Amino acid sequence: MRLFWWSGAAAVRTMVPDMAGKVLIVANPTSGGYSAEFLDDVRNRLEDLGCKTEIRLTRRAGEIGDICADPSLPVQTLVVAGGDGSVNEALTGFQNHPAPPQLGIIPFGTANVLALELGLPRNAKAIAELIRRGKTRQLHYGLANGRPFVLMASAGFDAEVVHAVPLSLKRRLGKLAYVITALRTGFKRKSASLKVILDGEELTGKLAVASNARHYGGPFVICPGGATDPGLHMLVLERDDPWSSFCYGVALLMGRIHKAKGALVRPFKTASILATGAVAAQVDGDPFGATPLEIRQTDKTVPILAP
Ligand SMILES: Nc1ncnc2c1ncn2[C@@H]1O[C@H](COP(=O)(O)OP(=O)(O)OP(=O)(O)O)[C@@H](O)[C@H]1O
Repeated sequence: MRLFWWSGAAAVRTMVPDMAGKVLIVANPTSGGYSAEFLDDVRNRLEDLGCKTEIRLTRRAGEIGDICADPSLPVQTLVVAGGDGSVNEALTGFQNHPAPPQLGIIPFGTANVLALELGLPRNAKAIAELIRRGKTRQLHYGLANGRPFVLMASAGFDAEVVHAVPLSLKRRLGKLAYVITALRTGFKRKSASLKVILDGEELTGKLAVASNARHYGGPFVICPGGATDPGLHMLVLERDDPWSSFCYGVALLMGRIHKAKGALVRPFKTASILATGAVAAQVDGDPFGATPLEIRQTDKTVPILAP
């Protein structure tokens, strides 16, 4: 298999000066479900379809962002092979790019909710054809303390679970690791109240999820709209004791979270999530420090390859 090790954004200019119009696959080999054979299969199919394709493996967190932030990145199509956290890194990098290349996704990752949201194919043949076809939609995103999120930014119990889930358990059990960690932490945690200010209106709750996508945590619909539609929605849950969390979980599985008692879903443009102490926060399924969170919609979009 032909693989290229990547060593920083500056190296793009010196190593591959003539990549315009070509496909660069940046792969996170630590993402859940990563398969070198699968990547090679996609690359071979792309080459068969006439696309000059290069694969680069990241060696550290942050590298995808560095590559995508390079304004002279000489590619027309950049494909992230990884999960939602890897795609988030690409968007973070593109923030500083005057004209980002079109973004593709080879869905690895533990959950990959964005792939589900966009209806992306999972087999190598269909992925290669999608990249070759070059049909794009505009991917919208929100900003949490200046950091882009394409799925959600949240504070409260779900973020605590994201912070607490051990990587080894995540790799071994996938999504089940989150359920086990939620059960482990749910009974012993100390609940904290949040003040959520939505376009000037003050609300209180225990968990607040600012969502850019329709789906949350898997194929579970949390709000209308979607990642390729403009606009954000806020879900605020009034309670987070174990029984209430269980009930909200069931409501989520049934696609009825917006109707659950003590739950509110509302569109917004700007929001603050505040707490007296520091409450754990997360962005697109990765830990993101703690409150306060300042969240806002942005008009910027990134062209994303989608069916
Ligand atoms: N070579 C690397 N070594 C360690 N971490 C990396 C490397 N490359 C990328 N990362 C980081 O790994 C994090 C998680 O990766 P990713 O989201 O692709 O997989 P995942 O966590 O299994 O999937 P998901 O987010 O869909 O649950 C990303 O936020 C990224 O910053």
